[in-house]
Amino acid sequence: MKTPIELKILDSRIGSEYPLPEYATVGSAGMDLRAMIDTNIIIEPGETQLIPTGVAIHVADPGLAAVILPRSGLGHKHGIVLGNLVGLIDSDYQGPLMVSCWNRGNTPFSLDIGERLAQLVFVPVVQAQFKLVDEFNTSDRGDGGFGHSGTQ
Ligand SMILES: O=c1ccn([C@H]2C[C@H](O)[C@@H](COP(=O)(O)OP(=O)(O)OP(=O)(O)O)O2)c(=O)[nH]1
Ligand SMILES: [Mg+2]
Repeated sequence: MKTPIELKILDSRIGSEYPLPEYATVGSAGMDLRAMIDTNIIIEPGETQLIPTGVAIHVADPGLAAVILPRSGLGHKHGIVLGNLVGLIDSDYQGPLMVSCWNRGNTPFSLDIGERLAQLVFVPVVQAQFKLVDEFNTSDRGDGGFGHSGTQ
């Protein structure tokens, strides 16, 4: 049973020339987002461009969020990842879904109109409320961190 999420089409090419974001297979975790740009563009090595996806979503439920993640093929083969590493879409955000597209590679990348450049994953969220304490109940780890347990 899929969770209904409100979506607004901001670019009329979505839903006509290009499909709405969709799961490619029954087991897909992410829906690919498309570059709804006016012309094909080149993203130079080291450059970051904010790319519209042509849609807005309203997650609405504070117990959910969406994250924008890179596509592994683009990231691994072409160095096309996200300028913010991961995009977090708040449940109360209603603006256009944008992808910060970073060419961390060494060669110019041609981004074509309608190209699938990142993916959208819905995730559960727990909102915490801090409870102030003077001391924690001691755990096995204590304050050890940042590699203190070694690598083997
Ligand atoms: O890759 C992204 C990341 C964020 N957003 C939108 C949705 C998100 O809810 C909003 C704010 O993102 P975030 O909280 O990560 O950015 P901020 O720099 O803290 O901005 P703000 O002060 O608006 O919260 O921007 C995107 O469209 N794409
Ligand atoms: Mg914020």
